[in-house]
Amino acid sequence: MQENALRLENVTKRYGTMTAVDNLTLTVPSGIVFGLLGPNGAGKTTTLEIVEGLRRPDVGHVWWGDVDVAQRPERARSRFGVQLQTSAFFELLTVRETLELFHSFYRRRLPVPELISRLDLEEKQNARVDGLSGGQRQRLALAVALINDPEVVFLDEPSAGLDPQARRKLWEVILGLKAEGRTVVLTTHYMEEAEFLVDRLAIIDRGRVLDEGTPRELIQRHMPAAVVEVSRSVGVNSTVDLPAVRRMEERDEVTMLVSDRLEDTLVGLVNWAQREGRTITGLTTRNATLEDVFLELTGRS
Ligand SMILES: Nc1ncnc2c1ncn2[C@@H]1O[C@H](COP(=O)(O)OP(=O)(O)OP(=O)(O)O)[C@@H](O)[C@H]1O
Repeated sequence: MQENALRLENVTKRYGTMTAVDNLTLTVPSGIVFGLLGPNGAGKTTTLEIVEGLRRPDVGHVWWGDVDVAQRPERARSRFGVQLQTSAFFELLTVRETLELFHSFYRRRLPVPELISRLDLEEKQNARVDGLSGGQRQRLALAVALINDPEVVFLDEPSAGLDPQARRKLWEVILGLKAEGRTVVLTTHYMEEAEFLVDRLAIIDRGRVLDEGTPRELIQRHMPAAVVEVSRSVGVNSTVDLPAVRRMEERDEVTMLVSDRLEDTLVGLVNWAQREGRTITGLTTRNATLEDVFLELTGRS
């Protein structure tokens, strides 16, 4: 595969007075899995559609190698694979008929039987689309996205609504695409998915990039140390002054302490509990995750 990075240069998109994408600059190197993460309404889908060449930016450019995507959308799109909403299919066609239909649109293309077997759709190839489960529909949508043997594959929340097993399967397919040298750009709400799948990611909110890098870089940059969790019933709250705690948060039954120095926070916690005559229950410590970074940057879960 060619070395064709995707580059967004100062891309802005407005809907009326609302700025959905705000002067966004970003590079996606080729051959990696890249994640766009952000809360609802952050501008992920709009950004993806601009990169795909389906929407024109008001300002700025998207380059795919030396191709300006907005100027030559047909050139880019012939080598891009876009996962459609599963609602875009003809309900009365079978899986195989659907793939044959999309197959007929392209000159460069992968054989339908190969796609059926790769996406584990053999048993369903003669079933009508209207009888497929959510997971099977997602796999069909991915098969359609791959039909033109794309160099870049775009997936908008590919695992939304899938059960954990179906999600795992999908992750394997996505990693297989990368192993073949394809670039995968996806949006997701699942931090766990991002942590497992992506090589690099951008966290966006209100159309702007809050930060960008590998998951490890983001965790190190924003979460230098550890997270201590105790049961909420212990009664630790923001009036308790514990050493090295940069942020405290209550989630369900748990109080979460983001700590810059684990030992200091733990010693402080134990001392406080002894002084106050409290019993510490549900104590765990863990490394910070991408989800913690997301919360730190966007302030939203
Ligand atoms: N066609 C449109 N017309 C007007 N406003 C739009 C349109 N599409 C999106 N928006 C607005 O632009 C903003 C960004 O939307 P977008 O769908 O890109 O976000 P998102 O990050 O994909 O959100 P979600 O995670 O909820 O899918 C939102 O405030 C949305 O309401």
